Amino acid sequence: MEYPGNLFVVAAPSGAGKSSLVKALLELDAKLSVSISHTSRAPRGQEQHGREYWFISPDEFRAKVQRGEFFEWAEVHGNLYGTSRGAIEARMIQGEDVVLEIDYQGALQIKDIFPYAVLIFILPPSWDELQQRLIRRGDTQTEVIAQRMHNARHEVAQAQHFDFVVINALFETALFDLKSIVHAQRLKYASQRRNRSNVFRALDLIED
Ligand SMILES: Nc1nc2c(ncn2[C@@H]2O[C@H](COP(=O)(O)OP(=O)(O)O)[C@@H](O)[C@H]2O)c(=O)[nH]1
Ligand SMILES: Nc1ncnc2c1ncn2[C@@H]1O[C@H](COP(=O)(O)OP(=O)(O)O)[C@@H](O)[C@H]1O
Repeated sequence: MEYPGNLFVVAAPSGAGKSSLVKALLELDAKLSVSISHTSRAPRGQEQHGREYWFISPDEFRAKVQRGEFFEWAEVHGNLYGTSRGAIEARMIQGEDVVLEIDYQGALQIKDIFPYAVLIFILPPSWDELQQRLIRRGDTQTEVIAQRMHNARHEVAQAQHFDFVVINALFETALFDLKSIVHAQRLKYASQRRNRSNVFRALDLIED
């Protein structure tokens, strides 16, 4: 399946900094918009329904899965998360560039559906820094932090399946790397489309 807009997928272990980086990237790039996922987990801290997530019950989530409403969905840290068709299809058809902030399971599902999607994995600089960021963030309970740190080891091993890996040590450097990847993909995709239309023009000329 192919749409005119670019599709960027950002995945990372919890606490690596993907939400902060995507938020900063969106503030710098008016052509990018972010997909709002559905989740069965409860809101954290100041999170609002319809801003960070569409917060729904596990039963509602499973009913949506049954109705085929998700492009992708996964169980992550014991909660359900998914990208609905409604969240991104219209914008991609209009040629908007969309960013998905999802886990590695969802990223691989998206790549299967949209091979041109650009998968970007955000790595923390160290396990200790990852744990410190989760603690400093302050909205995740101690036992949940232990679960996420445990899951992080398997998640980091999935980085090998991604198109790009960005180490989020210094925030500004990681943000620059993200911007560069988005810019390079736009240039590549635009030239690929131009090249395709040039080939069709050449074929027209041959038939004249
Ligand atoms: N597959 C999938 N994963 C998602 C989606 N939305 C969020 N996630 C992932 O679920 C995990 C937990 O997200 P969250 O509960 O917001 O915690 P955080 O990682 O600490 O910010 C993260 O890896 C997210 O990338 C989604 O729509 N689909
Ligand atoms: N490069 C960085 N250096 C230090 N702290 C960071 C950096 N990037 C993000 N953080 C902080 O780490 C915490 C986790 O970041 P967040 O974006 O919520 O991660 P994720 O969305 O991957 O769970 C937040 O408090 C954020 O401000």
